[in-house]
Amino acid sequence: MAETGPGLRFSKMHGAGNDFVVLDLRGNAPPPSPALCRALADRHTGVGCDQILTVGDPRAAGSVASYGIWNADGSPSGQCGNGARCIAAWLVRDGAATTPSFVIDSPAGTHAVERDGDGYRVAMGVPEFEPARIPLHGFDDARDTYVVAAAGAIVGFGAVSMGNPHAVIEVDDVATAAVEHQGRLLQRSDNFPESVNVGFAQVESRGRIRLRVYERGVGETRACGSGACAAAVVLMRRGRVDREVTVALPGGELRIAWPGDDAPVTMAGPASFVFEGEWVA
Ligand SMILES: N[C@@H](CCC[C@H](N)C(=O)O)C(=O)O
Repeated sequence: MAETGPGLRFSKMHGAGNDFVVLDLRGNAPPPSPALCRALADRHTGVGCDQILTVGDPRAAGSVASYGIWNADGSPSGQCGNGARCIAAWLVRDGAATTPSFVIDSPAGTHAVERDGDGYRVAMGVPEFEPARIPLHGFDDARDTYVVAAAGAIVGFGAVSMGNPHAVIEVDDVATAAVEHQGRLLQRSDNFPESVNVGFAQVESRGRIRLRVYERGVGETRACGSGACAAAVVLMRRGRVDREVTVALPGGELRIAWPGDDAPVTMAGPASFVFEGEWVA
């Protein structure tokens, strides 16, 4: 794949408003450089997206394809829930996935996916609450709520890894939450050596959460699939919501289920194609 000049074809997609540039790198094409990711993601001079997703050859036995995830700032991530659904839709359209359910390889591991109405359901893996696995410094044992001082402010949050790090702050009203301010505070905190995606969750009922997410490497996005899983499991562990919930994000709704503590979380939601293009910059 050439990084400049004609020939870099892409698909623009989104899942609940979390938008992606998808590149086909099968056949051992090299990954995009951080500079190319930033150029593609730029909303004024590029295509514009929250993440770049790359489709690669399968790694695990039985999987249809692997995929990589890069944030708009060029940093890599291990997990992207909305991206997993878009990759599934892309592979079905491509013809690489031909069965109603199939397996794809993310950097965090394999995910079983299946058709769910107009969208897809993805097995997102078993959440990890041990601080060392997130990673969250300053705590030895998993807690429902952590309290830290960040830039002089006291912040209480839940924390979990869904293959990428998440902090979840429960708020009374997501509309008035200090998403950018508190998101940045936690992302810069020494407690999160790999930074963190910060979710602001409002419990509307036992079956419905409102959520805004300040994503690592991007800023606030219209939806974050792994963030929806993180908010749901943190609130489920606290007994605040049922084991199956709707998570309403600014860009759309996702259904999250977590049947038991050792079970994988499943996430269901839409995946949409926007347009096809060729990068010539
Ligand atoms: N939007 C994604 C998460 C993308 C990666 C994240 N910003 C990170 O750095 O971990 C999702 O839908 O999960």
